[in-house]
Amino acid sequence: MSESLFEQASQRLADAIAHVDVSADVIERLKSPKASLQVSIPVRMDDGTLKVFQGYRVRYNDLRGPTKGGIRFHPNVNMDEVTSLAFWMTFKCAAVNLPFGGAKGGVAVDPKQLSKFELERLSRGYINAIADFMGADVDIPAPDVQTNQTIMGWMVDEYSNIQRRLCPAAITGKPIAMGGSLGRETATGLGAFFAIETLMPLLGMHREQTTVAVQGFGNVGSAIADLLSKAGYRVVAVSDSKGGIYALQGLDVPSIIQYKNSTRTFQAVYCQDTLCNIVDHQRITNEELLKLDVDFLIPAALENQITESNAYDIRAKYIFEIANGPVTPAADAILEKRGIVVVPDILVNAGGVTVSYFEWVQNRSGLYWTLEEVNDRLKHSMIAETLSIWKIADRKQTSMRTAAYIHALTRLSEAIEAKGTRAYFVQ
Ligand SMILES: NC(=O)C1=CN([C@@H]2O[C@H](COP(=O)(O)OP(=O)(O)OC[C@H]3O[C@@H](n4cnc5c(N)ncnc54)[C@H](O)[C@@H]3O)[C@@H](O)[C@H]2O)C=CC1
Ligand SMILES: O=C(O)CCC(=O)C(=O)O
Repeated sequence: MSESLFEQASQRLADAIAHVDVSADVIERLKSPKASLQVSIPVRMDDGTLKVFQGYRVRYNDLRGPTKGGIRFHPNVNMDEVTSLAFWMTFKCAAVNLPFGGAKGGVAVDPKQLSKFELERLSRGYINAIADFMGADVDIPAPDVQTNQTIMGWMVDEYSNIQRRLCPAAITGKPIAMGGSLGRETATGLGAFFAIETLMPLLGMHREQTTVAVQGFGNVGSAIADLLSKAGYRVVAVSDSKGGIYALQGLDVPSIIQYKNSTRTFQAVYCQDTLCNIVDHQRITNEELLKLDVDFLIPAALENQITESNAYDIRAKYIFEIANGPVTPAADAILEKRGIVVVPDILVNAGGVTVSYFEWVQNRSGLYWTLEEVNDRLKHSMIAETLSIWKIADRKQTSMRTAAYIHALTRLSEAIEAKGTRAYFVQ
């Protein structure tokens, strides 16, 4: 029987344990989620019928602070996936030193099949169902795959209605007009850009000579492709769920973004997949994109894209994981043997949750920052944590992934030990 996604995720912890002096109690504490909730969400459809959707929220661990993590709308969402994503959030928040634990949520739905009003009713219904499980000091949702500012706006409004007071700090990634932070929408891409730029001199790479392929052209994939191409990297391929495009001389990324935006039929809510309609470049499949001979491969779509079945075909020199969990542990082992360096998700994509933290701080203090302040703080944090993880990998002679887990585990262990034995009985 094949391993579940959560079994694969847990393997990362097992790999790191060998390198850190943590007590058996700490390991035991991190093996399973604190709480998992599955809810049925009844939604009145536009044609008058009633449909019930399955929703999930997992609070994995809150020993470093309230739990934090996005909400995903996708047909394949299930408890195993949400638990894995919540596990990764726990280690991500610790890896970049945010005072948060990890959580994740989702609804099994194809949002592109819903009208805008149906989507709003589903979003509000989800919050209604999990309202007792969340809150600014408890669990703070945010956007993830196929959710965005507009949806977070509906959700925070619903939560505030239930509480009968404004609760902006209960959800991040909101519209600016509702207390959202400047810079949150581009933060995941920008954080990844800072991590890459920090590593460039250490890897002996130069922007103009670096070719890049990006899988996934949503919020984060389009942002990183844009940032890298504007900085002089040669972005030669991008793709979305319908397929990709390739041009050896480099793609005109801003034009692709403009094209994609102008052809979205439902612009304010989510992107439609449109890359396949661009005809000026060679069309490739997603499988072909992953196997391109490039310097940097950036998976920015979904988990389990690079597995033992295609790891031998990967020709990129470095993989920067912006998606959560795009490389399986079995693929990791093959890539490592082949000398391909993987820079892990819990570092590379931490920019989003970092600016979510800034949004939560701004909501709680009532003092709002300029875009420059947000981006400067993000840059400072991404550079510092990237260098720390690089140094751990060098000192302990481990992969960057194991180093990131060692870094996070050390902080989690300190929090668990600091709480004393009560943590084992009352959490
Ligand atoms: N939105 C955020 O702030 C953060 C997102 N992430 C992760 O980044 C990844 C992407 O998230 P978003 O950009 O927010 O989602 P999104 O919904 O905006 O975009 C997802 C993109 O992936 C494409 N896609 C889906 N399946 C694909 C496939 N098999 N091959 C190629 N492309 C495919 C879609 O067409 C779309 O372009 C996810 O793994 C998410 O968990 C991580 C940290 C924060
Ligand atoms: O912004 C956040 O709180 C969470 C972002 C997220 O879901 C992720 O980093 O995977």
